[in-house]
Amino acid sequence: MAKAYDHLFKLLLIGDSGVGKTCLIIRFAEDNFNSTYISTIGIDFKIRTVDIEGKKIKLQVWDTAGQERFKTITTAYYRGAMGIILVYDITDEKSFENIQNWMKSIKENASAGVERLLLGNKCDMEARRKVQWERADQLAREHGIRFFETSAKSSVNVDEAFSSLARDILLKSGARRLVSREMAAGPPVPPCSPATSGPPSAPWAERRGGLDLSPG
Ligand SMILES: Nc1nc2c(ncn2[C@@H]2O[C@H](COP(=O)(O)OP(=O)(O)OP(=O)(O)O)[C@@H](O)[C@H]2O)c(=O)[nH]1
Repeated sequence: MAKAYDHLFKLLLIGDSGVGKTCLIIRFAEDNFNSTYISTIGIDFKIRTVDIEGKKIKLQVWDTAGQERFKTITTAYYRGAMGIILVYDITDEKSFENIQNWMKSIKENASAGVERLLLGNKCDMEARRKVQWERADQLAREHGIRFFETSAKSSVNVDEAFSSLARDILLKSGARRLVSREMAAGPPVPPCSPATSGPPSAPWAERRGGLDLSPG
């Protein structure tokens, strides 16, 4: 039977409570939106497979609770993520200011080299905008990451954001594999020498054959 996907990427959404993390994931995975607000308890995930550069990429998207009281549980999941999406609400200044703290949290808890993406959600609410596009664009540039304004409600830039992150991870993992292959080739090994285990895999190396629901 043909394999259902070529790569499995684990993504994680973080950001203040109420910025729309759950809604973004539901829009992406189920193309749906619900305006009833039910705050996430701890952690949850959804799956969608997308086609990128001719490859089938299965995205396991983890939703974290923005509330401080769940921090210990949610930060345990950072380490296993290959991509982290930082979300703020364009109508909520504080949620944008807190992006710096979420960045710090990534530095402290995630794997080095994890791909990051900044999203300013609720861009359908232009009349209530508090955070100008240029400010967020500047912040993203300072951190060397991509930035999109999105609306989970009006379905603006949601697919584009997830796909761009998946593409960046795919390109990076391709480059990494190329380098590892060159390193593995290394100096010539005398015949009959014991086999070596080769270079260690990345901390977030994909695991095939079913879901791995552990934090890392
Ligand atoms: N207008 C508008 N409202 C949105 C959008 N995305 C989410 N919301 C609303 O914002 C509220 C919070 O959305 P959630 O997705 O639950 O927020 P969250 O970031 O997951 O919150 P926590 O689970 O507490 O961390 C809900 O009432 C949503 O309907 C959007 O793009 N536009």
